[in-house]
Amino acid sequence: MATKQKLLFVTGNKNKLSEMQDLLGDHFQLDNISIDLPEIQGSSIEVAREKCRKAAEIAKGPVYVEDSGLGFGALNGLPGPYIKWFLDSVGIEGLVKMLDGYTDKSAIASCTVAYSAGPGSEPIIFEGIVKGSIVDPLGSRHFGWDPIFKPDGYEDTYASMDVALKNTFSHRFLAVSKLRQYLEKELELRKSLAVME
Ligand SMILES: O=c1[nH]c(=O)c2ncn([C@@H]3O[C@H](COP(=O)(O)OP(=O)(O)OP(=O)(O)O)[C@@H](O)[C@H]3O)c2[nH]1
Ligand SMILES: [Mg+2]
Repeated sequence: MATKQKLLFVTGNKNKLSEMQDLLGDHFQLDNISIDLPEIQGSSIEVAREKCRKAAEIAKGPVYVEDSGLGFGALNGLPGPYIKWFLDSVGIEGLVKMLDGYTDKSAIASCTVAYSAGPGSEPIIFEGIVKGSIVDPLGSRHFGWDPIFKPDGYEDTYASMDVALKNTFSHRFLAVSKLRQYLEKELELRKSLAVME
């Protein structure tokens, strides 16, 4: 059996790591460095890009990171990449309350993956977005804002559906599928160049 290509994911979040393992484990040998990388203030792309540059320097080799966000339509996309600080401060009930007084409960879950071939190599960005709405908490509370995000077209929240179902269409699935396609093409290219040499 062919050995799987190695892929290093730098994250301090064990739930992300577990989903990544389910999403990429069949295709790559996923390794992890568990660090809470510093996060700049900016768009999701800017945050992910800077995390990735830092991660590549630390790992001294190819690496990928991701930054997740949850943006509310009524708040012009905020908290977005700052959702972690809101979640830590007011909890999921507080996030639901933030939308009291607004009829617009729409929300967008985003995953911005950044991959770098190594230190000094400009990160490449892959994005996944799922539209949905904010609802009262439903389902298991083990992962962030999953209990209050109901993706459009489903009666369940991310937390009340099976994680196997979440992983077939989630913001993370969409971003990671693009990363996978990119890496597989790159591998094919390297193989064909090796044959020409
Ligand atoms: O219910 C959820 N379903 C998800 O699918 C999901 N993905 C991320 N999150 C949470 O949203 C914040 C993102 O912040 P974040 O991207 O900076 O992550 P992090 O700091 O925990 O890890 P990392 O930066 O080391 O990778 C953190 O609070 C995460 O726990 C999620 N919550
Ligand atoms: Mg973080």
